[in-house]
Amino acid sequence: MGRKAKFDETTVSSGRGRKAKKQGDPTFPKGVLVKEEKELSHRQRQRARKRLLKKQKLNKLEKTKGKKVEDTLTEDNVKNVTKQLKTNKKRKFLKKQLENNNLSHEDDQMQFDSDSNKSDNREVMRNEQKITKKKLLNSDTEDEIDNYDDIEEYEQNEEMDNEEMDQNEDADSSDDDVDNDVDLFPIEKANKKLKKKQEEEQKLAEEEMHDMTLQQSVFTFPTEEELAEVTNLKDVQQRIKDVIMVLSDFKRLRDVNRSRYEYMNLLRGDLCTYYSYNNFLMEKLMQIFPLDELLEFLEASEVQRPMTIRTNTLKTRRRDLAEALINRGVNLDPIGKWTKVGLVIYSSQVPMGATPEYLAGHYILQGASSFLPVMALDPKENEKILDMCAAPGGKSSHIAALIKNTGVIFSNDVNEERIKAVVGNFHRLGIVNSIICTYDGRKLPSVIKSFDRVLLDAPCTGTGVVSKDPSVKTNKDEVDIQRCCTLQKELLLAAIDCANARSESGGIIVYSTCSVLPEENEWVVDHALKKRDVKLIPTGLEFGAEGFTSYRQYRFHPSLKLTKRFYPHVHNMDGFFVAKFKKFSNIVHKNKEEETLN
Ligand SMILES: C[S@@+](CC[C@H](N)C(=O)[O-])C[C@H]1O[C@@H](n2cnc3c(N)ncnc32)[C@H](O)[C@@H]1O
Repeated sequence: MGRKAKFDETTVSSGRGRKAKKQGDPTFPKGVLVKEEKELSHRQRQRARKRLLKKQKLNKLEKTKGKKVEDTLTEDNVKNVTKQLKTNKKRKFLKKQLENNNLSHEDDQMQFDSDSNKSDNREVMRNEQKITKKKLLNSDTEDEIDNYDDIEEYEQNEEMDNEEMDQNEDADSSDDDVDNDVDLFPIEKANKKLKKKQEEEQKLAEEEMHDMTLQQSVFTFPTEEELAEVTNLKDVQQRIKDVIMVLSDFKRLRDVNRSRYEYMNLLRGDLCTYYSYNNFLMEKLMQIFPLDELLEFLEASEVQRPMTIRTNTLKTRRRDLAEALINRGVNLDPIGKWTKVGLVIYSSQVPMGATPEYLAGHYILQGASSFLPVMALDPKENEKILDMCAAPGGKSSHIAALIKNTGVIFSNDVNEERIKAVVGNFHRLGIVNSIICTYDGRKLPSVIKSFDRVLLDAPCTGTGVVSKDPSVKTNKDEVDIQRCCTLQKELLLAAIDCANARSESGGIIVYSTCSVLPEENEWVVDHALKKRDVKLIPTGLEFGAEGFTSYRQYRFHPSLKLTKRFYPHVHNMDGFFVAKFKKFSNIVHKNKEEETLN
């Protein structure tokens, strides 16, 4: 196991420190303010002049660069600077007083305090300074109010002012450093001391930062023996973070003796261990998602999507249904603006598959992503529609509701067991415009054609619904993908052949899967574009990521970007893919015919 980088930032607790809580408001010794307002000493005025001369020199330099210099060495300016110095001194004094007040209580304790406590105390000091300044604002004379007019601005500028003063003082220090300290007020001395302390702290913080950066770059690649050791999941998780960090800045953070390939292998192994995937599927996912997004996808796939239901508008309205369910103690909300029939169920005191409303067919339990292909199909009343792979009938029943039980729906599924669920659902939901059949979809064009619209919600690997069926993580391999994608290509060509290009209202085919693998999505669609007279058109879905036009070494038709991808980590719904075709010719070209079904 390699050394671990610490990427987490130290959390600094906010709020008052334990000691600070005991402290009352800071007080000011009487007369100090008055003393501060006395005329400056001769020595101080000399220093002010010196600084002004220095500033003038600088200004002159700037002037040569085209900048306007406004300051001139007049008696007025000297007075202004002197006044400014007095104001600054007063500010500094107040600040120092406040700090001293706190420091005197904290002094002993501070030495042993942790960093976070120090930050706490500083925070408290700052807050108390503010409160006190506010108090001062309320009680001070007009003159003083002017001085503290803009406390916020002051706080921001103070650092800069101090720096400027420091620079000036540093410059002065060469000639009068020794008698400077003698000349200083006690508060100025204390202020100097505090500044020194602050500088030391700053230096320490910088060193700490530097150490952390070094630590980050010293993740050492584990040896064979270390890898063979049984590691706990926490260590694996840490190593995943470490390796992703190294890969994100490979040039700088890598071990020069290790290749990117080795790091990727290490990462894949750890991801498989941590999320319980097989190597094959993890490899596929690593090819689809950038590493940071991959983690989000894997995390989201561990979490169940929210339960959603679709109102059966053949029997009720969503508002009425929601009211009835709320009365039964169901906590719900509309899914989103994009659907007028969906409700998300947060909690329920009754099983959602056994309420009187469910049994009466007022709704169906359906994942939000399953609404999308039917919305893309956009069926119209009185049309002839084919749902090629329909069981258990969720999407077929949605189509029936949209066309208000008019026209006709052929709900087909090769699986005779599963088709029984379609019959049951249609009875419950009150669907009366359907013909239920059990053909192999690939053979359907030889049985019936000329549909206005065809939906092919194809059988797939289910890599988009891992949270529903975690077995997908381990039981899919290359052969499964190949088998699926071959079947999908054949079914899609058959679906296109079943559609009527001359339909007045349609000639539309929608292809969908609950897989995120390009092999089952863009690849299949691209294949159909080459084999049939169809083109991709916008799905009409207002959200979703664009389909891929390239994937690894493969290049797809540019119109593939009209297809839509949906992800659990982005859209909080199952992973899904939707493509919408328009068929513009019923001709199956001879050379293309060889590619179709026998
Ligand atoms: C993703 S499910 C369909 C879900 C359905 N559209 C719904 O919304 O309830 C895929 C279906 O395709 C069916 N299927 C698999 N191979 C088929 C084939 N060659 N012809 C027709 N249906 C097939 C499966 O039995 C399965 O029910």
